[in-house]
Amino acid sequence: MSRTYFKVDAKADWEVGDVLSNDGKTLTINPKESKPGDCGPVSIPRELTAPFSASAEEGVEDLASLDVLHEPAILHNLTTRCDASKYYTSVGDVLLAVNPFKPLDCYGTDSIQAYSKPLASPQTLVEVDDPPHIFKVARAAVRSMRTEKKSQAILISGESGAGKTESTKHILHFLTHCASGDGPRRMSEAPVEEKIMASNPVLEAFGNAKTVHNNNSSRFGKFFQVQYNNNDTIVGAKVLIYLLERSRVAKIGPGERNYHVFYQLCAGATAEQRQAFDLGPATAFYYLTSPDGIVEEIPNVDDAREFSTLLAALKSVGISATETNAIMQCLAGILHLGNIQMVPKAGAENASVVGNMETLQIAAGLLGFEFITLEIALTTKGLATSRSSCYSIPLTPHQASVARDALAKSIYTRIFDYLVKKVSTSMEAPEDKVQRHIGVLDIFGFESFEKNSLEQLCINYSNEKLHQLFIKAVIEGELKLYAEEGINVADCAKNAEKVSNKAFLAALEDRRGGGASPLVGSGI
Ligand SMILES: Nc1ncnc2c1ncn2[C@@H]1O[C@H](COP(=O)(O)OP(=O)(O)OP(=O)(O)O)[C@@H](O)[C@H]1O
Repeated sequence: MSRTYFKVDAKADWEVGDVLSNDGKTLTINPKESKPGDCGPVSIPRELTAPFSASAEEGVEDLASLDVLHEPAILHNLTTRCDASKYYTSVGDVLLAVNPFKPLDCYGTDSIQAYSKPLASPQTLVEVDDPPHIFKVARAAVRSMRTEKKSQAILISGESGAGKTESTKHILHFLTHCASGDGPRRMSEAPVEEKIMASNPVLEAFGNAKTVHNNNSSRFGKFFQVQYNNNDTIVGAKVLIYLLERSRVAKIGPGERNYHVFYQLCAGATAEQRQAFDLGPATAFYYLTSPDGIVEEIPNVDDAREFSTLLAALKSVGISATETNAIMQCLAGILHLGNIQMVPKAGAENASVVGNMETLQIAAGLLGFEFITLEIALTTKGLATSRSSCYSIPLTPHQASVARDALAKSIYTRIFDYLVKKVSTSMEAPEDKVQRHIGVLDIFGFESFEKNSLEQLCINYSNEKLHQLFIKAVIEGELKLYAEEGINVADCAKNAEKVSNKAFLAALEDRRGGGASPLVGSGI
């Protein structure tokens, strides 16, 4: 009896089973794991089966060494490794990380020391025997930078919630503890390393939010550059950001939250701030409640405690207490802005007025506007007909609400940009000191909600482009390697096709004869 992968229909998951009989077109299979409702052996068309991989059952460290390479074997291999608490697997030079969704103990000082020990050969990038690990990738980048005397980049890709941001943090943690890549560095961090690590809570508080896919989803892309001098010592860091999801400031979907910082402020503000900013609980603010009227909680996250962490991080990256207070005041202003109601103006069709002037006055006061200026800005729009004449056109309640939300989004985006600039400037080394850098790219992951907007199009498009670039770089790298080794790729491809056709025909023959074959399925 032979083993095979199969699925009960094209959209089902792959399963493992024993082949009881095989007439060449249909296989009768006994599933290895029975599920509720199963009633014994199943008949599966040959196209929905694939050759079983004995090495996947053992769980190999590098997918390139699987005896057969297709989707079910890859998934099987990853499952085997996860069952053994091994969440990292190599695919040649690429690392595949499976999200464990639980804290792991493989990122501590011991692991840093193990992966940063001097290498046996100065020519190699990594110790071949070291098991796949995110630190191994970081280590290889440091080694490449040293040997090639060139900047390096680590690209982290995956769908939303896959673990990119966590991986970025682990890489930065490793890099800041292992300045040269040979031997662990002292464990007490220098100011620049401290700032690099402190930048994370700041960026996450202002740029991350709970979505239905991820409780801490990055709503912007970031390219983090750790800067090195000629001695390969860290001298600074720089962060570049891409496309913050602005729409979230004024509108959140069911089961989602606005940016973390708003909830942290509502939960953690001091009594003085509460009074000065007219702050209530998060439930008091329209922008913080989902369409079903509730404020989502994040399990195991205490917003008030996160607020203290944020304040400490802001201090570490050089933002003064006065500036911090001003930022919090603007955030409170945005929340009150969102509570302003636009109602139809009595007796004037297509015009609106503010329905709750008190809220408008609070928002205007916090944001530094004259309240009358804010009211005019929200309820009318100016139309210039010539250089000297400008008309004021009233807005309908709907248009005025759109203007209100646009203002809120615009203020928030500016606060975010300002903060990122401050964070980056506080870490950046003078240009003449920087020789090279190691960049870590962590962009928002591919996502698909029930209702998708322009932002999802942009997010998914940039993921597609990145994936394309990655494939191109990997394939071009391989082709270059083949060329260097004198291998003619075109000939190889033709031969491989001939071989696989031959093998396929042989397998078919084999099956016609009723014998078990390792080449079952459509994956050939
Ligand atoms: N290595 C890890 N160890 C433990 N938990 C992890 C690890 N990686 C990810 N997680 C868990 O998965 C969650 C989502 O991970 P993360 O925020 O890194 O995803 P992401 O790919 O950056 O998503 P997005 O594209 O939405 O920002 C984390 O909050 C954490 O709970």
